Amino acid sequence: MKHISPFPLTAPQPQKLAELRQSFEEWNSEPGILNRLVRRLSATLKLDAQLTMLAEEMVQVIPFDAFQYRHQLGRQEFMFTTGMGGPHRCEFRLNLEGENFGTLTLHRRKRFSNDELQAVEMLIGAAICALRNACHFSAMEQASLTDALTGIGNKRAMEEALQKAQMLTGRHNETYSLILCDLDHFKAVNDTCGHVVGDLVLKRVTEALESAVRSSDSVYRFGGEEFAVLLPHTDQNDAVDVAERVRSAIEALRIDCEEHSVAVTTSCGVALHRAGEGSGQWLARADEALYRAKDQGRNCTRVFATIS
Ligand SMILES: Nc1nc2c(ncn2[C@@H]2O[C@H](COP(=O)(O)OP(=O)(O)OP(=O)(O)O)[C@@H](O)[C@H]2O)c(=O)[nH]1
Repeated sequence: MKHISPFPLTAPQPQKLAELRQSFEEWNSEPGILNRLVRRLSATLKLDAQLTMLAEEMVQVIPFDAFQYRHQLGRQEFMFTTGMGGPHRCEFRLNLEGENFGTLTLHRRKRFSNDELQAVEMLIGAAICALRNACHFSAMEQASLTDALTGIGNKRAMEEALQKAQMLTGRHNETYSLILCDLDHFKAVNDTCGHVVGDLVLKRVTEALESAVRSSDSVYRFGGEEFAVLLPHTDQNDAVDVAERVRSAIEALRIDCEEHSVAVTTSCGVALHRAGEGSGQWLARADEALYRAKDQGRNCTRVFATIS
């Protein structure tokens, strides 16, 4: 707990109290556009909600055809767009205290006047602190779902994705499969080559995994040497093909370690989501298939359905 020394006691300040009351009444009774914008923005830390509010307030003063915002948030480029472009555009880099918080571009069929450009700057000036906070919040939210070593989704991200997939299968009859991959005898890599090489192997395995799957599939690292791939629109047979592709890609990797190179293999467990089952059950079935793959010699793929 942080403890700071108490503030010195002062006598009541009637004049200051009166000033505060007057300031409050003015603030409350005549919320001009900037006041209203700042108040609205302070009600949320969601970047897309804030940008919607900024666009709503801006369009009343500076009519535009399109409002676009983009910003690199961690590994992802965040894009927000409303409306369709026009030949004239003005672009503003959103900077505060030496840091950039994205680029805002307005498009319009008619040229923007100098007064209008100044007005945009005023609105950005009023909004920038709130936008900065939303960018920081978004980056923190993303970090909490990202594995620090490999940059892919972590266990929490995987659990959220499984729950979402489970809901979609129930509601829209979607077909989802899950592959769990666990590197074989990875402890030996660490013991022989050290943790630095072990870490490098995990990064290279991540790259191989991402290259072996479609962009609509998502890859997670949910344990030390354990990875998961979530495959939408994929039945069990296709998921087995993907698992085998992943397994071969990992087997083909060679990672330099001093005078020799390291090779690793992986065991894979596959489970198709069954209607009505919870994400925990689904994960447990994939894990059971993985356990069988380990038990039956490693460097192979097993499916839950073939077990029971
Ligand atoms: N370098 C590195 N090693 C890790 C990391 N996380 C976990 N490990 C190591 O992964 C190894 C996992 O060992 P085990 O659970 O015994 O599994 P294994 O040796 O792969 O054996 P099987 O899974 O049975 O084939 C341990 O040595 C952990 O220290 C990491 O972030 N970096």
